[in-house]
Amino acid sequence: MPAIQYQLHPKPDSKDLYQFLLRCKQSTHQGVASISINVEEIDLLAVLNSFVKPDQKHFYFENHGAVLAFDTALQFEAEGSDRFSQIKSFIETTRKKSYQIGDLDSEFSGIHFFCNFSFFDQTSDRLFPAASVFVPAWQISRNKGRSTIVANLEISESFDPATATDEVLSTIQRIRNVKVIRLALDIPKPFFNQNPVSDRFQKSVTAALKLIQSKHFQKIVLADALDITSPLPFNLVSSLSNLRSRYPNCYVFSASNGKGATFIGATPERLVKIENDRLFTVALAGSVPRGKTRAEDARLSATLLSRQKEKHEHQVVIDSIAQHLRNLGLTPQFSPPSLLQLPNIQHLQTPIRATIPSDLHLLDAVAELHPTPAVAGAPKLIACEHLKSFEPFERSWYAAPIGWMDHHGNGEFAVGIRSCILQGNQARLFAGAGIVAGSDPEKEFAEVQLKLQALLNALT
Ligand SMILES: C=C(O[C@@H]1C=C(C(=O)O)C=C[C@H]1O)C(=O)O
Repeated sequence: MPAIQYQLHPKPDSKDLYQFLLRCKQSTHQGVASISINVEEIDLLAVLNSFVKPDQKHFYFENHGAVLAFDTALQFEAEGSDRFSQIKSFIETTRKKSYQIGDLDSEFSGIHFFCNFSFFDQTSDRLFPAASVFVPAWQISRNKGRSTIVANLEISESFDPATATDEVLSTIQRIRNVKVIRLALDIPKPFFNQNPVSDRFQKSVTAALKLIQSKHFQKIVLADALDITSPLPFNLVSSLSNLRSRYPNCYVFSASNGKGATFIGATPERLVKIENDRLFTVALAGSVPRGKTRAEDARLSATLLSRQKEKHEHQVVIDSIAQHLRNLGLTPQFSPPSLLQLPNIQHLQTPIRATIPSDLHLLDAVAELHPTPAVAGAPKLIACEHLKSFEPFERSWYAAPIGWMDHHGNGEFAVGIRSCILQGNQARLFAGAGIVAGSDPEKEFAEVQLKLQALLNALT
């Protein structure tokens, strides 16, 4: 990617910035100029709370560090079986016509691409497209007590370097002036369940078990959707703040469509991360609740590690991920299975990694791995076909890839489980459970309820 060398640090200088934007205008048509500056730590939720407008798209993603992207410089949507490669082409075309300046050495500096996908390659959901990517006008990250602000500008015919220089510098200043917010842990409001009480989920599990017995498939992950109405609109920022403090070892995310609907959640599941020549993924399947006492917790953990049904459910996921990595020409390496303990539930996890060639694109890895049998079943295509008949709702962005890629080709995608859609005072919550031979419909129902309840408790 072309880089035009000017120093902007420590204080962005309007003359240098103007010269850079002028050169961008002279050398590109419809490219992007990207300006990065390292600053003191910024409270990202405070910016989301007071700076981002409801009609602006945003994307928030937090794991160890955090990033908030908002407003759109460039965007692209796709659907159909080639949606991942369409998004990849958009990213590659944009990368080639982007110019960067400033502090390009920190983790979230330079141009980034923020992506969302739906579970299936077509969706009838009018709120969230089957595949979408955007280059934000603004991006702010936070890591180890520092922040980086990135401004991205589309260089169109009418682009005016002088006006853009003033606007970038004044907006950076306004972002730096946003005050830290102190969000008390919010108490959930009274909610009204919209779903009539039904035994649909258990009936689906029983029907799926018959298909497993007759060898139609080995595993299917059935989900349920819970519709909730609140007397007042949901508070996105305090719901996110609750998720962050309750699930510190999860990916906490929020992605809005810029039209009043937001997909938020706290997922424990990484789909794939690429860092230079290394790829990291995980098999996550097999669950039991946390115990109320230490002894009960230890007993439940021991059951999870030793029970045949859980081991089988977990192994199906490992085998499938390994096969998909081999399809990419990679040699998977496995860490020993371990426990991933969340406040309400514990899972079996097996971290998997591989060395990758420099030409393996993150979006190709996402396309190959999604959906894993942890959220769909196995064999994948047969399980996916049956899902549609068992689930009378649109999965939308639930259990689908959500993540980002940077200008070097590095990036990370999580699996959008433990998630919900917020729209005004309406919420739709999603949760699912893996069904294999030996699954008990009542226990699976209880697992889904446990997951839904944990999410509900975080909404305010
Ligand atoms: C599908 C979900 O979770 C998945 C199912 C699991 C299971 O059944 O043991 C465990 C982790 C996830 O891979 C969900 O939470 O919605």
